[in-house]
Amino acid sequence: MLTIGLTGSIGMGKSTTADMFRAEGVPVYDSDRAVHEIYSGPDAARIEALFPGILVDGVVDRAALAARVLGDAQALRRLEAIVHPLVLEKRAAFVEERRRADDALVLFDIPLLFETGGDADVDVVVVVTAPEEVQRERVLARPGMTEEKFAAIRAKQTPDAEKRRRADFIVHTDRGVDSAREQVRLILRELKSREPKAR
Ligand SMILES: CC(C)(COP(=O)(O)OP(=O)(O)OC[C@H]1O[C@@H](n2cnc3c(N)ncnc32)[C@H](O)[C@@H]1O)[C@@H](O)C(=O)NCCC(=O)NCCS
Ligand SMILES: Nc1ncnc2c1ncn2[C@@H]1O[C@H](COP(=O)(O)OP(=O)(O)OP(=O)(O)O)[C@@H](O)[C@H]1O
Repeated sequence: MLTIGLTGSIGMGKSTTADMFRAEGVPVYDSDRAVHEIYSGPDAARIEALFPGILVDGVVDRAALAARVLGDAQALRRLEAIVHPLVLEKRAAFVEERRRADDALVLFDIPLLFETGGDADVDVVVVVTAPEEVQRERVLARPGMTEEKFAAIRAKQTPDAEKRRRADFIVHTDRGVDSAREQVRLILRELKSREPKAR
């Protein structure tokens, strides 16, 4: 089974591009969704133990959590020490399930692929990218986003230029959805032609 790691900095178009792979029939593991499940499931109590008052109706309040961790490197590390192993556990379960289904190709959508060393665990790395002004415009258009929050997140991420350097494939998302879809199809065509060797 060939594993693709899809990554990219905040607002570069990861989720949109992952949906395109999904539409082409590739099973996708979505690590952001895994985090959402963790924050609303039984392990949310562990986040509450670390940040008392963070639960609202049993679910982690993400805006409050962001305010607690984005300016506090130690707090973020403590949070990641709980969240990342749980995300990996969920991913292992997904891989097991897809192996049993005998899938040839799967994709992991992981914002922090390089930051967590996850690139070593995948066969192929796809990086989504767009010019900085496009990224900024997209991110600042989101409700609740501020210049400060954007800057704090960017500071914690591997720079886009480095991600592109380390990529096997790049998807440019500033040329519209049809272009991105075409890039995704070309990548899949190339990978499917390699597939027998990779198994
Ligand atoms: C900080 C939190 C509360 C902000 O939540 P919010 O809903 O506002 O944003 P969201 O989760 O959609 O993240 C937006 C983007 O921020 C970036 N980001 C998120 N967590 C991190 C992190 N630990 N380090 C660097 N960048 C991050 C990613 O590019 C992500 O796509 C949330 O991201 C979080 O709990 N992060 C810690 C868990 C984690 O590391 N998640 C990353 C995927 S495993
Ligand atoms: N190929 C594309 N063409 C035009 N717009 C795009 C394209 N890909 C993404 N976008 C737009 O860019 C914005 C961010 O996309 P998306 O939510 O997929 O990014 P993301 O990388 O998953 O973000 P985050 O890391 O913050 O979760 C969205 O408004 C989306 O519509």
